Amino acid sequence: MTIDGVAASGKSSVASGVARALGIPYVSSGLLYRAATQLGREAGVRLGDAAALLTHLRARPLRLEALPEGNRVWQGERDLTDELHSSQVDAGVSVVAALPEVRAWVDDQLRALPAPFVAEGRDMGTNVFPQARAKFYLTASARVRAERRSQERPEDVDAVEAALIERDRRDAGQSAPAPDAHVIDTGPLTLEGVIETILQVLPTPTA
Ligand SMILES: Nc1ncnc2c1ncn2[C@@H]1O[C@H](COP(=O)(O)OP(=O)(O)O)[C@@H](O)[C@H]1O
Ligand SMILES: Nc1ccn([C@@H]2O[C@H](COP(=O)(O)OP(=O)(O)O)[C@@H](O)[C@H]2O)c(=O)n1
Repeated sequence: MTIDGVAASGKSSVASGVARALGIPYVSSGLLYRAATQLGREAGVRLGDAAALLTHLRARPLRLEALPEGNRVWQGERDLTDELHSSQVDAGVSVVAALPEVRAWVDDQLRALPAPFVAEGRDMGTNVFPQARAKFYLTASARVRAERRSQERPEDVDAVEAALIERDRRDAGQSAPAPDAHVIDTGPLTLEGVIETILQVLPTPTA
């Protein structure tokens, strides 16, 4: 199954909760886009230069570890995860994610994972796993999302809101809900409420 949605709509927290309830892993596609961005920044590669970025990424492959409490990204023995949620990565990631070559690099890694799992991101239900048996799309107002995300960033809520709106705009090309996705406004719900809503909608395996 797939959970897509706009920035900071609750995708990874909800995917983690749903996956745990189902006893399967979840995978966070955004972490791979974030890792590509961070490694490109570190190497001094211009973020719009797909050829240079891909050469760099292919030289030392990444591993996405689908831990139930939170996915992690490794490059060899180095755990990159904690560096990936900075405002600097937030600001650069949409440029990297707009590159078709990078999207193919992410999609290949996701499609190689052993099913079943919950996949979360922007285009899981539309492009990567269009055959998924259940699809969800999370939304919430920019203000609500900024209030949540500002707990996780040093910037104030207005700056976080402006950055989220800008990132949504840049990501719009790959962020439309699948026609068969259940759209959930997480604004009025608790995290547990969103997870419960999804579990109630899920088809039983025999349905
Ligand atoms: N009702 C809710 N639904 C989803 N997330 C919520 C909710 N209330 C608070 N949150 C919090 O919002 C924050 C952003 O969620 P996260 O899972 O990181 O979103 P995303 O993966 O879409 O960026 C997390 O701290 C999460 O716990
Ligand atoms: N399936 C996906 C997932 C993420 N992304 C890109 O990766 C960025 C980070 O995704 P994320 O899911 O970690 O971001 P948040 O919604 O958690 O803030 C997004 O802003 C998109 O640019 C994408 O293009 N397609």
